[in-house]
Amino acid sequence: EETDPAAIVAGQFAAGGNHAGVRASGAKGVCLKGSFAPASGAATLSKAPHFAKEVPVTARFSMGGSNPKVSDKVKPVTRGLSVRMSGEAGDMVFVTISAPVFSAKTPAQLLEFVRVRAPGPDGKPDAEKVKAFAAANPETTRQAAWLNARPVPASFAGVDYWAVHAYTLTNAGGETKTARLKFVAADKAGLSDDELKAKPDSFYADELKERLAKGPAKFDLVAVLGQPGDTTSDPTVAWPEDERKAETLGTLSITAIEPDATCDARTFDPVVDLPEGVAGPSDDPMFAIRSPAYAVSVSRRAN
Ligand code: HEM
Repeated sequence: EETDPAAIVAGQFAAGGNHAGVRASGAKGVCLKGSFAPASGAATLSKAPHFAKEVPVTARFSMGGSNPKVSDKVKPVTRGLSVRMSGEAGDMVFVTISAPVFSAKTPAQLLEFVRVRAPGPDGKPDAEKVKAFAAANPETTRQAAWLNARPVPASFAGVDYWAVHAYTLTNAGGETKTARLKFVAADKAGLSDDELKAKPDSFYADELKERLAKGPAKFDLVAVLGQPGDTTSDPTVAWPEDERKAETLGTLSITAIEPDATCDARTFDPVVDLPEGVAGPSDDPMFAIRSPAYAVSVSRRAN
């Protein structure tokens, strides 16, 4: 049976406390602008016009979940980076997170994942239910385990972001390659436990302002190339990146903070907004459903 994207979105809102006027995920965030400059070799992998010449970018950093008051200090929450690269014939959008894996491999599993996290009368989810779900669905624990094994990023610009799904890149000659894409931070930095303790609950927005006053925050967009046997259908499984060839497709420069209204007017849709030369996976059930789910969230936060 097909899982209703609206049911997932309702579950996402409920898990974060049903706040009004915010996103179902990435509720707390900062809107940005910048540019993307392709690397000279990018066109050998993809014919997307965005890999042929520099283009303007609208972007947004965010904290995962629908709670706009979530602390920047929480470890097992993904940081998000959404990127819209403008193009004359259409945009190229990537909506990425600070982990190489997602927390569910099917929409039905994601629905249960968010439902068991609905707060009870005490404002907290039922710990026993969460535990039982994790035990029965071990692949849903990989993302939090990955985040818990690493320090809290010192900055939204201090951590790498993965598009998670396996994309197919097609060049002008019709050659195709399967790749997982990631934005690799030029200035990676994590906080020690003592540094973290000294921080207020919200420090990312101020840190970003100070950083951008000195110069752009940069990320390389890197394509990790797949080999036969690498899964294209399961976003809870990471590829062995260290054993794979990687190509840099270009450099994202975040230059300034942009009014929230620029990012709130529409959604970053990673499914619909892709040019020829870059395609999402057809066999990953988590990919296509993102488009209707994001649309439900937009309609709800606009009301
Ligand atoms: C690899 C998988 C996924 C990644 C990396 C991801 C990442 C993100 C990020 C970073 C945002 C914040 C967007 C912004 O700044 O505007 C977001 C928003 C959202 N995500 Fe996902 N997501 C994934 C899969 C899904 C799935 C499968 C669903 C539901 C079926 C979903 C539902 C949503 C919704 C409803 C929003 C709010 C959109 C809006 O209001 O504009 N996501 N996601």
